[in-house]
Amino acid sequence: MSEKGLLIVLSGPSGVGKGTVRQKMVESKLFEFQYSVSMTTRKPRPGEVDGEDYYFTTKDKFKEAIANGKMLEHAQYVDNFYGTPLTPVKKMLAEGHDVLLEIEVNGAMKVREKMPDGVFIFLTPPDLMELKDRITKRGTDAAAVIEKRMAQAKVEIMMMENYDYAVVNDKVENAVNRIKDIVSSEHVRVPRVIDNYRKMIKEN
Ligand SMILES: Nc1ncnc2c1ncn2[C@@H]1O[C@H](COP(=O)(O)OP(=O)(O)OP(=O)(O)O)[C@@H](O)[C@H]1O
Ligand SMILES: Nc1nc2c(ncn2[C@@H]2O[C@H](COP(=O)(O)O)[C@@H](O)[C@H]2O)c(=O)[nH]1
Repeated sequence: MSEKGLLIVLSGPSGVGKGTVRQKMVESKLFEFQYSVSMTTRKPRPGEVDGEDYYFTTKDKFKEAIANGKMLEHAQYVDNFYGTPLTPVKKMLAEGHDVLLEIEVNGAMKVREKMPDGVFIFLTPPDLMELKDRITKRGTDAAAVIEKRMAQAKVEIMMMENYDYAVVNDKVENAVNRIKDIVSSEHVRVPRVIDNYRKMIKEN
């Protein structure tokens, strides 16, 4: 085991099932990771808890956090701003925890520039009809917002080529198992494992 945790970035179009898959990853007990809670200017959906699902904030406070260098990345998505607070991610990784970011593609590419050692996974729907069906049946967004999210989904899907892995979310359990295989393989990649031996050799 490396002392420094693995950064796992999970992206994919709105409604593909990122949150559902993450929840199942936790329940499965196949993983040990900490979740990076994002900041957003979006209004909370029913049932969403401040500090757990997101840090809900105003546009002014969001801009202030950017100006003060407090964000690892940030992006505008449809009509709102979203971003990853830097300090908790740095701390969790330094403590050796794997950290999961669930973020859209533009933010993910900014993270890739800063933290190229992370593993970048793109969750795909079985097809676009199914994506629209999922986002509609979720019942959280007005028809106009769904249209905007679907338009953005097409742009995002074409950005999949910048990711390390594509995982199809046909059945949630299948997607979780695929992600488990990816994360396990990343843990035994030579650049991660060799660091432990470097340390051991230096100390002896
Ligand atoms: N494999 C699946 N099969 C069928 N329905 C699914 C599957 N995965 C997720 N869903 C459903 O699709 C809807 C959207 O899922 P979820 O909210 O997890 O998506 P998301 O990618 O996190 O969306 P957003 O980015 O907008 O937050 C939910 O109603 C969820 O129950
Ligand atoms: N670049 C970032 N994107 C983020 C972050 N947190 C969430 N997201 C993504 O935004 C869209 C919309 O989310 P929703 O909760 O309004 O449906 C979705 O793709 C999220 O993954 C973030 O910190 N940075």
